Amino acid sequence: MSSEQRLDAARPAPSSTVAGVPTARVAARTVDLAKVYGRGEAAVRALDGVTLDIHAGRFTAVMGPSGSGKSTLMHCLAGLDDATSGQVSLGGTELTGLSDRELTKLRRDRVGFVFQAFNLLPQLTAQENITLPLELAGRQPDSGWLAEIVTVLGLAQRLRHRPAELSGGQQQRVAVARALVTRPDVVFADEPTGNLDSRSGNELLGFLRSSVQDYGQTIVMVTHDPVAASYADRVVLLADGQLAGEIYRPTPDSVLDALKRLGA
Ligand SMILES: Nc1ncnc2c1ncn2[C@@H]1O[C@H](COP(=O)(O)OP(=O)(O)OP(=O)(O)O)[C@@H](O)[C@H]1O
Repeated sequence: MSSEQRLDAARPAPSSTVAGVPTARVAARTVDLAKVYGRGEAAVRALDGVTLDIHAGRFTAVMGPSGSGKSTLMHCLAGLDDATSGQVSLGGTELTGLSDRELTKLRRDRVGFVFQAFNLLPQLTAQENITLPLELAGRQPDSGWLAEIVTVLGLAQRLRHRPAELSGGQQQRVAVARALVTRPDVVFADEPTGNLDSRSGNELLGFLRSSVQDYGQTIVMVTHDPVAASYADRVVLLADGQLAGEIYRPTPDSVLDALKRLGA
């Protein structure tokens, strides 16, 4: 079987179980994941035996003290970084062992990214930035879907503008539209509100939340902000590269308390 067939054949996601009762489908999974940077005395164990299910159609926030491994976990889940040991799967496809070419294709076709720094191409218009992932994949935009996300994100009147002609909040909404346009298995967001004022930040979190509620999008977001985390369905806590707890239906207060207990 070719590697591309392997990617497709593995698509149906497994289910998670609690005491044998099936719960949400699994969009991504790590099993005993470890990531060590460097060697010998300089080695840093950034992740140390993380076993975690990311539920499909849910909004998961990853939190923990600085250096606890949040970004490393996200990078391993998204196929941006490889595991030192253990397993990582996305939509049922085992990532460990895929070639760079296969990983690039998987990221392009099945993952969306939103970064703190927006990462838009300055010479392209908003519309061109949004459709770039489709262009790179040689896919035609689904015009109905494109129109819907552009409208929901309030970008319809801004499509011909270049990033420098947009506010920070508008630029980040373009980045969210770009992440959603391919209908990815998972959108990974790394501190997506880090460069926004609180009003634009809350607006953006509201859009992320509705993409989960209205379209069944799966989102994994790394954040330091308890208010941002309270938009999620579940907060996963990390400390020293290990799972340190989780909170379902988080509130800013419950998240803050948990972080205080971790010494964050
Ligand atoms: N490329 C790298 N080379 C060496 N060490 C690294 C590298 N990337 C991360 N680390 C180390 O791995 C550990 C986890 O880093 P990571 O960035 O995942 O933490 P984080 O929880 O996202 O931190 P922050 O909240 O400060 O962004 C830290 O000790 C960090 O210094």
